[in-house]
Amino acid sequence: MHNIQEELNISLKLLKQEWREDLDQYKKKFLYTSISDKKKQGVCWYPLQIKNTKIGFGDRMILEMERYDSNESHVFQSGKSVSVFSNQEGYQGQDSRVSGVINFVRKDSMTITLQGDAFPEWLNDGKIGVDLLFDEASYREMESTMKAVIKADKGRLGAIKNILLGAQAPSFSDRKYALQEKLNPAQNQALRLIDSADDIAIIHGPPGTGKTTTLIAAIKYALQSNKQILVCAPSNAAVDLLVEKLSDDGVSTLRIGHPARVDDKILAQTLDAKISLHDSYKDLKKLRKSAEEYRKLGKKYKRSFGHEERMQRKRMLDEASRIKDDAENLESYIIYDVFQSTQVFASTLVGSSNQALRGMNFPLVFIDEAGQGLEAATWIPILKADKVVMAGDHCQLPPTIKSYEAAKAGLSETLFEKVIKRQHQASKMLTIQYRMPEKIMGFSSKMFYKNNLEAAENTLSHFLSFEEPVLEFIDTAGSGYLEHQEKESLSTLNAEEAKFTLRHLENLLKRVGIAKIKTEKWNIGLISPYRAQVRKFQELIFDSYEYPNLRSFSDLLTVDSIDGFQGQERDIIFISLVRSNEKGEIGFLSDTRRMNVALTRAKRKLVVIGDSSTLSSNDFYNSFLTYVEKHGEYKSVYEFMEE
Ligand SMILES: Nc1ncnc2c1ncn2[C@@H]1O[C@H](COP(=O)(O)OP(=O)(O)OP(=O)(O)O)[C@@H](O)[C@H]1O
Repeated sequence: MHNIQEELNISLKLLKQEWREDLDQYKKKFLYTSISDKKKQGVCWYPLQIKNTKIGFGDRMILEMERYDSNESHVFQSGKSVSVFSNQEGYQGQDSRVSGVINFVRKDSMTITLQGDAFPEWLNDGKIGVDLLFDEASYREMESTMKAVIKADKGRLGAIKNILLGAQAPSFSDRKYALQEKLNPAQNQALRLIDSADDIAIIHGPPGTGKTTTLIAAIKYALQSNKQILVCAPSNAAVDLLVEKLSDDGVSTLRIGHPARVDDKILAQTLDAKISLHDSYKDLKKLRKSAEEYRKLGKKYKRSFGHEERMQRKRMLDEASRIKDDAENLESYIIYDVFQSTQVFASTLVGSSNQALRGMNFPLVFIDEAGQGLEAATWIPILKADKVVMAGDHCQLPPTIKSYEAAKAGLSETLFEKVIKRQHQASKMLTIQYRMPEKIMGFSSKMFYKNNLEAAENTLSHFLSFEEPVLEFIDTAGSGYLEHQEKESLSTLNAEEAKFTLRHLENLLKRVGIAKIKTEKWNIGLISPYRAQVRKFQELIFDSYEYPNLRSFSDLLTVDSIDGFQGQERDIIFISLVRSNEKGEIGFLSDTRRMNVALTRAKRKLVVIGDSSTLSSNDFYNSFLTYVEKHGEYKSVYEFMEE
């Protein structure tokens, strides 16, 4: 048997290597770099115009701003940590910086939630800028978690560690299980396995086989005998999806995490929102206001004052501090009350270390999309668990890793993969999928799942109309749509391909009928592996008026990179592959697990657009093109030149 302590020590070493690499890459972009160079790299906006300041949920300070010079593209993304600074004379120190998190960013405008409890006074003096911050907190949390796991030898964590890493067998107890009507036999077996497991259970399976569906059913089932459960996933998008599904099913769910990183649809499930909707919130506001008034009255007495004024000042400030204590007590009570009525706490893996959950332990922790989580991050919620349930697919998105060497040395192997390999009896595989028509499913099934995937009967009705083929590849070879690299982000884009893709999508919508699509609420996903291309799409649709039909679909249309789509599905999916060069370089399109995610999101129609002469240098894409020729519609862009 291998030594698990040694293995964990190596994992910690690789994590530190990754941390160093990530920090080095950040420093190269930031330290000793002038504002103008940072602007060129797309990591700084300066100067800015403050368009609006307002107070949001949970009394958080929201800042809306716009940049003046908009020619350069940028790499800001929602959810990233940033720092707002003043470049006024005498203001350049750390005191003139405030951190925040991006809620929302477009080509020239950005909305940020600031930290702290008052807008800085220098905000309206001009010369304001914003730049990206390095997220060190996640690494620190992962490091301390790995150390805790290494140290654990007794207690629950000691046992779970030995079981997950294969040094000890998991145990199962026979329990009476009530068959779930809505689940198929394999899904029921998975649920039964979860129910009978004392330590660990795993659901794994290809796209659309109902891992998330089964997980939601298992969570509801487990809530019959457990008061509170923790549910996690590696990405904010995946957590939001779970929260949405659980809330729709009437489960009282609390979304832990910064509201700026949470999808608008589920803002009401955040702690900030639940506090402000609580019956006692009005009283809390009154107390805070009154404390502030007393504080201001006390502060009115300046420097030279006599005994009586001093006493008066003291009384005011004492009163302010007493009321502030009352407010804090009331807030603690409200939080306690919200926690008491919560059945499911939901957060990202790293987010489960949030202060709000400190000291809490859960009989059950569920982790969805576990194949995407770094091992160190996956241990974070497990530290709080008596029993762990993971769902995922090791043929879909792997964890994002910056250090090639660390990845190669083993950092890319997830805890999910380790448990599947080492504890066969703890996992159940699902193979019937309900999302894709057979023609869309077939390629993924062949390349990744040894043709074991089956399309359920419901997929026979998954199409837009009899005339519309469900699978299409449009070849841009010879069209002159060439890629280029965005100099700021080094991401690749293909502007002509982007325009063609949008025209083609608009024409499809018109063909099928815009009214019909809206009535049916068929949703659309526009995906590109490259962030620069995603930004290009957003710019063309939302900042120009060239595609009015697409703009009118903003409720039904999502534009994102592949990572943003993991775990999700759409009726119509368009994928723009971007790469088109003479050398046949396909860069990270060669990450076939990532491409597997993109190719398996569509319910009714999948359109892939790319340059066959560049792609065919790679076996995977060669097979894909051959597959489409046989099972779908293979077209050249020339056929649409008039569109
Ligand atoms: N037993 C079932 N009967 C009918 N529909 C089902 C069943 N199980 C799952 N589905 C449907 O199949 C689709 C895919 O399910 P789900 O998202 O849970 O799959 P998944 O395995 O988590 O997918 P991915 O790997 O892409 O994350 C959903 O539309 C879901 O409602």
